[in-house]
Amino acid sequence: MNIGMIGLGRMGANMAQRLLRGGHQIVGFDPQAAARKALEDKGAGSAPSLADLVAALPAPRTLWLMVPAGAPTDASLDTLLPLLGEGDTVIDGGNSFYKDTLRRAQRFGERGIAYIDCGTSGGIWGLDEGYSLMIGGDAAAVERLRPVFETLAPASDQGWSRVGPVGAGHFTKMVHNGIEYGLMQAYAEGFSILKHKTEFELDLHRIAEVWRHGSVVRSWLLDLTADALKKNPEMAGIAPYVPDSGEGRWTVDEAIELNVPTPVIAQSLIERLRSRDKESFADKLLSSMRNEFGGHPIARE
Ligand SMILES: O=C(O)[C@H](O)[C@@H](O)[C@H](O)[C@H](O)COP(=O)(O)O
Repeated sequence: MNIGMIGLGRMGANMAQRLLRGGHQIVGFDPQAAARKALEDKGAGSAPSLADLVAALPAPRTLWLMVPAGAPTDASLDTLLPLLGEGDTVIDGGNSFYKDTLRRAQRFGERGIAYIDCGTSGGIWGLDEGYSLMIGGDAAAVERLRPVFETLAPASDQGWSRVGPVGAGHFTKMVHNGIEYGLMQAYAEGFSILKHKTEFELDLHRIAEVWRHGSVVRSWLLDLTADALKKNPEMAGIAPYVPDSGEGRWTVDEAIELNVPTPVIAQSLIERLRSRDKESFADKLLSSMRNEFGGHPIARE
């Protein structure tokens, strides 16, 4: 199929490349000339603007966005909307909030443009291993894109599905990432306990390898944890600061809205926030309160 790929960062460039390998025709757009050139070197076409990209595609056009969630996605869509027409399809493969997706789908739907949300997991490994695709949107529009999804998904062809109407893809990806937060936190805490049992001189990488083979807690995240422990057993040079891109907090917000108790996911999000608070005012105040009511000593800086 002919696909216009918008956003040629780590994800978009690799997905374009996987589609090329699968025999699709790709034209890419990215504001960075170097990113466009890198894709051209792989055998794709490129366009210096969204208008040129749209003009380069045969109608009905298929445009795949891999742009950071939020304002950058809205900016791309605002530019695209007047350039597209009835029968065209837009797929947002980024980590957009599903309520933004519902709003955007409405706008595009009013112009007869199919809007599909595709939660995309797999990170930098997806190029060779394939991506897990959680797709929302009109069933016929999704079916038309079957060859694209089959190419992007792992060879097993089990890694993609239309999970529901528009919005359902990003909603599913949001929950996937909430689970990711909880799993990551559990591994990190477990290895931290092992690390603190200094008298046993435990080799954390070795233990990760043992767990990877046959244990109940084996997983791809554990495979990656083992790699990280092998490369840098002491986590030297790494600041204890964990960013987040929004999916975890949206999961928790949604759980609250639905009255679903999610203590593990919620706490793993809070731990990320805590990792950034090196000068915790709350902890200083706690220590002061203990001193006020009990005369307990305060540890001074
Ligand atoms: O499934 C995936 O491939 C990942 O989840 C991917 O989407 C990305 O690495 C996270 O969005 C990072 O999320 P945080 O920045 O919130 O940790």
